[in-house]
Amino acid sequence: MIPAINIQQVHKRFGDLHALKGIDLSIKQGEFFALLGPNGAGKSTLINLLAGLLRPTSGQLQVMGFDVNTQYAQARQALGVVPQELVFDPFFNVREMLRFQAGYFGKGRSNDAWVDEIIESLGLADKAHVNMRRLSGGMKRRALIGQALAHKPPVIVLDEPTAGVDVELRQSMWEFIRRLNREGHTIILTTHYLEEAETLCSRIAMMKQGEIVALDSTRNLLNRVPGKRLCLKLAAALPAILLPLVRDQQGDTYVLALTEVAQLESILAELRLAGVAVEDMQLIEADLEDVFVEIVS
Ligand SMILES: Nc1ncnc2c1ncn2[C@@H]1O[C@H](COP(=O)(O)OP(=O)(O)OP(=O)(O)O)[C@@H](O)[C@H]1O
Repeated sequence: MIPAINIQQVHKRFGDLHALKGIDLSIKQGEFFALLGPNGAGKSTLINLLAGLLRPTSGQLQVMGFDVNTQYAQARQALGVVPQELVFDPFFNVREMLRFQAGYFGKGRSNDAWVDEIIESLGLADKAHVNMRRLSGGMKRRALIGQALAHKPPVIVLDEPTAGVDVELRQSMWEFIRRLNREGHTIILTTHYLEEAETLCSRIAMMKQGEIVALDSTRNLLNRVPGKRLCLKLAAALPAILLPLVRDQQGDTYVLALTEVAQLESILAELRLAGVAVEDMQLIEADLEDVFVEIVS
């Protein structure tokens, strides 16, 4: 099966800035994929290249087998992008905007049922006839998610779709996106909410300074950081013998990395020996945030 996305040796320069440094990435049809990285890593640049909004300095990008530069119309037809910025046409109401967008991709009246479904699923029913200009920020974002889906593209890219979105919509939005994924749509997500990537995505690429620094299944990435985290609030300084375990410290609160739960006993024994009282204690599973910090920082 042709990959949903195929990126080969893509470089992008903005003047002296080498924003993407030889990206290779293949995403299978039906994947729920996360693209993670700190601010400025190059995620949006890569997405803009996929959408044909920027041209690569060198290298190739294909969407569903169509080359983004030489077969732009077909590649663009296969892709729905939810942009990070709230850009919209101020003259349409929500329903008109969605129908217009679908029409732009050659979809006629037969697509109207799908437009209605989007409106319903994204909780926009009572805003369908409201002008885009008059929507709140969160509502605009819902409408822009709808806009990306209006022509029912097989590949959907969401560039930080939940920024500024309340918890209720986040849940209903993910429910809808999950359903589209179950129905075979490929989903590519960038987010700064790592727990979203951890629960939703089966594979993750982590980017840093224009390069992919980790590419693996979510499970394998989580296994890279062994064990658990022990969060301790102490009445005095941590004994020196335990310092190698410290992953984070804020004042008198320390986060220690444990490879196995059995270590807990020896840590508590060391604290007792040093006469350091424990004021609070919490044992937490290592999560994607720990992996991210380990790999990206
Ligand atoms: N049009 C442009 N002209 C010049 N530099 C640019 C342009 N677009 C992006 N850059 C630079 O390229 C680098 C990558 O930016 P990009 O927006 O792709 O990062 P990002 O990973 O999406 O970050 P964020 O998480 O903040 O959205 C940054 O240093 C940015 O300043």
